[in-house]
Amino acid sequence: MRFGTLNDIETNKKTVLLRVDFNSPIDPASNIILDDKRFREHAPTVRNLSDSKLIIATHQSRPLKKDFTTLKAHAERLERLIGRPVEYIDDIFGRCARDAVKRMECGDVLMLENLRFNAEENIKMSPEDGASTHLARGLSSMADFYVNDAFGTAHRSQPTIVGIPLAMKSVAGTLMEKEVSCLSRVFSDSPKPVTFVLGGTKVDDSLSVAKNVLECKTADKILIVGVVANVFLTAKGINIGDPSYDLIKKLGYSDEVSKAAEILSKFKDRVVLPEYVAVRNSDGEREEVSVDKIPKKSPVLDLGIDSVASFCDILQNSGTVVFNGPAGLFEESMFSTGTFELLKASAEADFSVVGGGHTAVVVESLGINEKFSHISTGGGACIEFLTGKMLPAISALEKSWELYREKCS
Ligand SMILES: Nc1ncnc2c1ncn2[C@@H]1O[C@H](COP(=O)(O)OP(=O)(O)OP(=O)(O)O)[C@@H](O)[C@H]1O
Ligand SMILES: O=C(O)[C@H](O)COP(=O)(O)O
Repeated sequence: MRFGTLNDIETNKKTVLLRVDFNSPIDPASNIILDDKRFREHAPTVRNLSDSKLIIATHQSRPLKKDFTTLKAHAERLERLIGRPVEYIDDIFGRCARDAVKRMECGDVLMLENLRFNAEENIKMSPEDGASTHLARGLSSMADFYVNDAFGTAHRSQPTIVGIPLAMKSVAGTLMEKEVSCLSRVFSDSPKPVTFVLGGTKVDDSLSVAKNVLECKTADKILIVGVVANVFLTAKGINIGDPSYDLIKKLGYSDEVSKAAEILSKFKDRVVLPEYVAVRNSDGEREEVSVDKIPKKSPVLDLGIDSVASFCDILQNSGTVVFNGPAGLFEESMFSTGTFELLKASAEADFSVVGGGHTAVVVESLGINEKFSHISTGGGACIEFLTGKMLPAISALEKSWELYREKCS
């Protein structure tokens, strides 16, 4: 890695500004945090900084969304998790925040207000512009070191992600380091053969990942499931039925069919499509059909049992599995078989990685999270990483390391 980590800075008695991504599902009516996975994942970094005066900054949601809210509940949740007081302040870098920082002693933890309450944090900008924002200048003046642990936001070019690292000594936190090293391993020394499972509804992202990992020979095979499979089946000339085709149109993915066709023509032997699917029939029941017999009026909602078996066989013979996006409408138990069985088989691989929020939730609900080598906290960030793009947060940390390396110890 070409950026600094916590091992490279001496934080004892120093003031550290830590950027995390505590953006979590919240019940807008009660403000209760529904899933604290990201809190649990950032906890090691917080613990590693217990000898410092620790200022924590995060965002929650975006302006105009129902779960765009203050961070009192986030401070309370973190406090419970780390077993130490976390003071919440409803300010970001104004006088109240600065006074609170001045009062801090070693071991204190302060949580600032939702960063996206500040307009500048909602604008995509260059690192140079980011560094010159009031937000980046105000925040960087409050601390000795900046630690970016927010892998979930690593794909956003926003002031706290790309600007602050230009303005001050910055390193990656424990979670950022773990995400980058685990996801990078997929591209380099992962056990062979490497199989990707691409499913869910984000067809455009899945096609970009597929193209990248097939072209650069990262993936030996790609198993296509979920709505992504319906697009590939259409590209192959198979009639997937009106409801499934309507869903593709509704999601805005009609143009992706030709891109899927191109991938199929180039990499036919390495892209595996379902031969059997499960549909909801006119009685509302699950019905197994082969893909050349999909009824005109029945939606395709899961992988068929015979294809589940053949896909599991490939997964059981894989050294590495990267799983992104469910195989069907798993929220309905009738259509959860494909997702559940494929995940269970993937968990047995020597090196297994899960990306995508929905998929991570299923893994936890099945109680097999410990069996996976890595479950990414990133949705968009994980996908962009797998498409081979350099994430803005990482390039900013690298730049910061170049600029401030000498001054870090
Ligand atoms: N054949 C299908 N028809 C309709 N919906 C499907 C089908 N297959 C999967 N889904 C739906 O896809 C959704 C998840 O897809 P998505 O691409 O968002 O997954 P993810 O990447 O794990 O999650 P996130 O977007 O939270 O990161 C689920 O709600 C699931 O029901
Ligand atoms: O959950 C995420 O993907 C990150 O917190 C980034 O949030 P955003 O998509 O609102 O920028």
